[in-house]
Amino acid sequence: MVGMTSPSVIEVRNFSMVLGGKQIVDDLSFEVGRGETFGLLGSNGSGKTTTLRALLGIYTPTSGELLVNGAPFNPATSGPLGYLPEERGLYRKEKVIDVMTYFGQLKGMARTAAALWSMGFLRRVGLEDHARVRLDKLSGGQQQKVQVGVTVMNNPDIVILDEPTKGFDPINRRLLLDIVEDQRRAGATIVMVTHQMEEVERLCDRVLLLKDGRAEAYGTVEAVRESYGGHMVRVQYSGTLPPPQGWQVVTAERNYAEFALADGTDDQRVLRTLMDAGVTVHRFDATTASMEQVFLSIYGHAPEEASA
Ligand SMILES: Nc1ncnc2c1ncn2[C@@H]1O[C@H](COP(=O)(O)OP(=O)(O)OP(=O)(O)O)[C@@H](O)[C@H]1O
Repeated sequence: MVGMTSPSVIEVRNFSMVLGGKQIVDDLSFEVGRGETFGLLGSNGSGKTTTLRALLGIYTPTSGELLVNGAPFNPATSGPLGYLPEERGLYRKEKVIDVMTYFGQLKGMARTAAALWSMGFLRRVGLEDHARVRLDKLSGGQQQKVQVGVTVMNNPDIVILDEPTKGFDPINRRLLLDIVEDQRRAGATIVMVTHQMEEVERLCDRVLLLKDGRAEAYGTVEAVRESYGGHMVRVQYSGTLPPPQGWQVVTAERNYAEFALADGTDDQRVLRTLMDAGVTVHRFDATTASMEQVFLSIYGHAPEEASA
């Protein structure tokens, strides 16, 4: 994991945004280090897309600073950056391979190299038979794959993804995450908005959770899990559980239970208490709450993708 000692590629300082007379983002500050994968999370309407748009100069901030490599974003000088916006859409009347090759050239690739790379990408995502098909003849998910391809073409140093796996089935979601993971291995700094907490756990080093335009939680995935979800234990057992002593029962099924531990209760004490009460423990896992549980505890509901 890359810590905060690495130089920041992205710096957001005291960013506020008012749109249509409404305070959308309120005094937000965060940094993303080089090579880090950063998750921008939050419920619908909490200001994630607005923050990305302001970062990329699509919106002018009401106040504060948003810097890419030390200066406000400028496509000519900020270095290679790939952006998958929330609103999808390429040149819909052109053929897939022509659109991809065109974008590759815009990103500095030679025409043949861009075409070759595009064919390789289309093969990887199962669209090799669609290379010469017009984009508007593709399904929404297929078009999204092409757009992800365009975003990561020529391995940009910074990759910004607004809900990259939105609407995908689990197999295609995994395929897309593998592609993001390749970018990260190649050294890219990645900022992603997602409502998929298992993606966050798989990919993100640090996260920021936005609530009503303010930072509710900010830090490494482990630290956020620990401070918002606390410690948990999962027990597989036979016998009768004693009354809770320093824990709260979160889940109790036949022979399986999950406890949220109160501050100051350590897992070894829970194990001893169970054994002293004559419970036979078959399996005992000490863990921290999942990001899904953290999300639930902050927002009071499970994460939901933005509507199309
Ligand atoms: N141009 C605009 N004018 C007025 N309000 C806007 C504008 N753009 C966005 N908003 C409002 O700002 C709020 C935040 O929107 P934003 O798209 O940043 O949320 P989000 O966190 O990305 O949500 P989602 O998860 O649904 O994509 C919403 O209430 C939205 O309606």
